[in-house]
This record gives sequence, structure tokens and C-alpha cells, in this order.
Amino acid sequence: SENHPLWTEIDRVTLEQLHYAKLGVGEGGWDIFAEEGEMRMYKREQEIDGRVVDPLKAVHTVKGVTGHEMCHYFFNPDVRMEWETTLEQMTILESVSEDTLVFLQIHKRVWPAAQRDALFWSHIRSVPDARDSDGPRTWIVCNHSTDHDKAPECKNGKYIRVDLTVCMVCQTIVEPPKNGAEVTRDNLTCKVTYCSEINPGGWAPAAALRAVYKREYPKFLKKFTHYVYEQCKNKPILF
Ligand SMILES: CC(C)(C)c1cc(CCc2ccccn2)cc(-c2ccc(S(=O)(=O)CCO)cc2)c1
Repeated sequence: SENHPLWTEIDRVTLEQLHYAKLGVGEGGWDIFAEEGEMRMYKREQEIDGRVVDPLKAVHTVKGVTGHEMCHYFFNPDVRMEWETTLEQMTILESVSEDTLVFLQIHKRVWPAAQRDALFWSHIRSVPDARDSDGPRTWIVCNHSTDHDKAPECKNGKYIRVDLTVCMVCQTIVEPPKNGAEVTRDNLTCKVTYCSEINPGGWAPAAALRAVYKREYPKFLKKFTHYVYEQCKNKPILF
């Protein structure tokens, strides 16, 4: 897919998001708004022309799965409706390649905002790291809004189009078992960093939107990571 017109942007945005995900939340005005077990969610309050665009960064530690498995289920369109509760409809407009798809998603209405849709490319890749002796430990899925000639113009459509950039960066940590035994899921830990910037588009009351984000995002990430754990627990490990 290197010669696809979107490829340059896909490569640039994916690497930018990888770098951004790796930045800590120590500096840059992040404040924590949810903490449940190993999951911590941070936001920065940011408005762009009167719209709440609060960047979000979540970190989570999930035992028993690999980064490849976590990113595979996040990318895979076949299972999205099973964990993505904000979705009403999902269409693949283009399969750019094995690792890159263009989605049109219609999300459920989030009161009091009008209903929205999202048009974005989604790209999955492993991140080579010289230190990883036996295979890549870090995987990333990046979702970034795009235009597409197969999508309805949001003007005559009945949905407001959101503008989003999202990344799911997952790193596998293997704690080697004693006396050279085979690695089992008990030896696996997945470090998850989920970043999102959603410009809801159109008008939505800031306070109500922030209340929605505060309630919905923790639910979203908890449901997704729990779903992956359940899907993987009785399957062979996908490193
Ligand atoms: C309620 C809330 C959780 C904030 C929410 C509201 C809306 C609907 C659009 C929207 C945004 C703002 C206000 C009203 N509606 C979309 C999303 C959303 C979009 C995309 C992704 S993804 O990570 O790319 C996985 C693929 O779906 C995750 C979540 C979340």
C-alpha cells in the first residue's frame, strides 16, 4: 500500500501518534479524571473555536494478553460491534491493504448532542525495536479522519461529522518463566496507551459534553480491554 495516495499521511500520522503516546503525562497540563484499578485516564481541557476537543490519554495494564492481540481486536472490523457500544452502524469504504481500512461509522446519538458520524482510515503496524530479541513487542493502531469520495458529503447527510485522531499503542512485557519453561499467559503483561482527540463538530454544550466524556470513556476502555482478555484467554498466544 506504499503507493496509495493516503500512504504518506498514514505513515506520518501513525509515527506522530506513536511518539505522542510515549510522552508521559507528567508535563503538559494533563489532569487525571478517572482511575479504576490499573486504568488511569487523563485529559487536557482544550476548546477549538468554542468546541470541546479535550485531548484524552489513558494508560492501562492488562495481564494475560499481548500487544499484538490487543491491537488486532481493536483494528479488526469483524468484532467491533461486540465491544464498541457507541456504534450504530459501521461500513468499510475501502480496503487499502491488509493493515489499512477506511471506515464510515455512524455513532449512537449522545444526548444532548445531535447524532454524529466518523469517516477515518485505520492502520495497524508493529513497531520494530532493536532490543526485542524475539519479535516486536509494541503494536499500534491509528485512526485518523479523512475524506473519501465514497462517503456521503456531511452537508446533505443527516449526521454531523466528527474529526478524530485516535491511537492504541500496546507493548508486550514477558516475564520469563522459571527454569526455561514455556511462556504462558500468566507471564504476559500488556501496557496499553490509548490517546484520542475528537472534535465533535457542530455545536454541543461544553459542560454536557465533558460529562459524557467523563462517563463514557472509562466504560469504553474497560469494556474493550476486558473483551480482548476474554477472547484470548483460551487461545494460543499471538505474539
Ligand atoms: C461518547 C464518546 C465516548 C465520547 C464518544 C462519542 C462518539 C460519537 C461522536 C460524538 C462525539 C462527541 C459528542 C457526541 N458525539 C464517538 C466516540 C468514539 C469514536 C471513535 C473511537 S475509536 O477509538 O476510533 C474506535 C472505533 O470506533 C472511539 C470512540 C466516542
